[in-house]
Amino acid sequence: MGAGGAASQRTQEARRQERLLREQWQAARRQALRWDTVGEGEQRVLAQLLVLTARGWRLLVDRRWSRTRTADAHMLLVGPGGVFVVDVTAGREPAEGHAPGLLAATKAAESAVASLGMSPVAVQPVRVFAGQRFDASLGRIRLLGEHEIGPVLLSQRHRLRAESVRAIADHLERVFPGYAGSAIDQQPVPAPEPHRPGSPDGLFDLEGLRDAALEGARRAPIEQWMTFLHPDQVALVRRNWSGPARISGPAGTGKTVVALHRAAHLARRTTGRILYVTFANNLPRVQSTFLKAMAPAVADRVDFRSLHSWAQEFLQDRGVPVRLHGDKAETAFSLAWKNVGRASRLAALDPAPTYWHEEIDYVIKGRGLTRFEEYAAVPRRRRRASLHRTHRRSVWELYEAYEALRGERGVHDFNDVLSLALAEASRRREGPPYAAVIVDEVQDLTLVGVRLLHALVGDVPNGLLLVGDGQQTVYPGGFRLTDAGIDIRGDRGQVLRTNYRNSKQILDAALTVVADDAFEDLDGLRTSGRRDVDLTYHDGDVVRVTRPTAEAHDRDLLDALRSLPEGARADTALLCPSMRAVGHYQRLLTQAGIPVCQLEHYDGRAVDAVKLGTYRRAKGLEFKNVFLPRHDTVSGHGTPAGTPAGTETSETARERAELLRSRLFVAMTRARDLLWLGSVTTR
Ligand SMILES: Nc1ncnc2c1ncn2[C@@H]1O[C@H](COP(=O)(O)OP(=O)(O)OP(=O)(O)O)[C@@H](O)[C@H]1O
Repeated sequence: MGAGGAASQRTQEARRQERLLREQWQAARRQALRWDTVGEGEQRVLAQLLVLTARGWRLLVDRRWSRTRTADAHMLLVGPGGVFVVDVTAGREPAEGHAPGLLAATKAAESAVASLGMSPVAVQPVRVFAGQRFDASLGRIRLLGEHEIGPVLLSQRHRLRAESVRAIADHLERVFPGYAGSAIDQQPVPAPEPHRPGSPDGLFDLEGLRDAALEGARRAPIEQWMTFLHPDQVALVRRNWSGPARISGPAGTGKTVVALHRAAHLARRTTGRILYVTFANNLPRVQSTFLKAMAPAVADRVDFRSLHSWAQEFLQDRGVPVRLHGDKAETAFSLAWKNVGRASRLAALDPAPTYWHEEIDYVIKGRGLTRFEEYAAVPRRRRRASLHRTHRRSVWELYEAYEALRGERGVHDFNDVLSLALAEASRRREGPPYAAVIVDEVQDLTLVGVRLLHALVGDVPNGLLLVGDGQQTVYPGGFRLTDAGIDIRGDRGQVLRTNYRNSKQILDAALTVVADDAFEDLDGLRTSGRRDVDLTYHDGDVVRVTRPTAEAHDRDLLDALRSLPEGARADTALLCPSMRAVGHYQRLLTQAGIPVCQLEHYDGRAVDAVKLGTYRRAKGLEFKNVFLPRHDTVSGHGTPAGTPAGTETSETARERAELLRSRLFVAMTRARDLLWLGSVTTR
């Protein structure tokens, strides 16, 4: 269809909508007149809401808020846009919030729908001001004028299907029965009278309603998980925790989903800001996109940040000078290795300077150690090389040489940024005013990083929530939460066990890779690599392709990508173990005319391009189709990533292979329905 044809069809649809609305409005006006206990303004508001009932909404007026005495609101509205607890007033917009009755009614409604698995993000309090025009928010309450209420509700993104609207409204009707003899009973809007030109519509804005109805229909419905969760997950979202809490669980068990709903829930319950932090740079963009879709009203009070970018900004705001310079710091380490490390006993344990650089990054600086005696005694979690005191002395000398050379150059490394921020946060406890801090993928952080985030909120109730899974550690080293002074007790430590993402075939393939890698989680518990997980049934495929040459392998990969159904690229990722491999596949796909979107630039919105990035960059994400070319070799090391534990000889090589298997496991568990595993074997 040409653009002109589409435009004229839109105009026709708009006219039809307007005619229909006018008829529905007049019928609703007559029905609202029966609500004779209120003034004319309130009747007009009611009439507008009755119009919605002709468009798939259910209106429950004059409820008995049986569960709580303080609850008080005029009506409940349930429709495609969610559940709205509505209060109508003839007054003006209040300067300060004094709506405890409305908030208590909202809480009661949230509790009532929680048993159906509905998240509190889908329940919203609204106060409508008869005879007024405005659109504002006061805390979590949306304040709307008589003109705005209809259009705002109609243009909400659709989150409930017709059958859910029915089921939820029926349930709410049972939980909060109407007073006998309510002035307005739920009944269909009566048949309309023909429109008489020039008849007054009062403040009713037909055009606004018409546009909103069209807008609501045009915008795609939001994902199911943005409204409905398992009732156990909803309970976690709404829980009151007396101090820091932790949610753990294997890959794909809904940890991030719960964390996002909780962020929205906390943002509504407080007037402060919520900080939602991850280690990776790309995840905050994606998570922010999701939150904006599921809880737009509070999205601007949740700061999605990567830890280092947040810490740098925090230091800048506090006037603390930082000179982060990764390359110069790297050069300082190379020199230190040349001057001090290479000839030391460390080279005999592992001649690759990387291992010792990691020792400094993750064990010494990552844990904030400043004295040799501390380092000499520290348990080096997840580090395989057994270091005697003399070895540790050599590492410490290397560390001191590095620090001296770094200092000479006047630069900081990434660990320094976090240590400076921790010192600053501990020194001055004023601001930033976070009501809560949520840390996703907490296992990726260093001990100093976790201490820093803890310092922002301390142990206040509902202040700190740590979300993560030790099995998905993709960086060396590790720590226990108790090392950070965080005490998670009783019901403040929760484990999710149902995998909602991966098909059984995919999860089995992924678990095989790490089956022999028992790991220690952040709570210090040793856990087997092959964990028990409940699966939600859905079908999926693992496709294994083995070819004798890299060229034949890549040809098969391109064929498989080309044969994806129309539109599937938007939900497809190609993941690689190294940046070098990413470069190779970027060129290959581009030459083949397959559009590519680097994971660095992906923000969670659908784009018709294959997402391309490293295994590490894919942390926390998921895709319908995941392609892992040459998944069983890792360029640069020549170390097989898919081989079982124990086949490597040196301790450091075993540790490296284990970490590579963890990364591969993370990459494999990103796949929902299709996992393509490519290999090249010359035999
Ligand atoms: N109650 C639920 N019903 C249906 N799907 C759900 C439910 N909870 C979560 N999901 C879906 O499960 C998938 C995994 O969720 P999520 O990304 O939150 O898991 P995760 O535990 O954070 O995973 P990972 O640790 O692997 O990053 C998502 O597609 C999410 O929409």
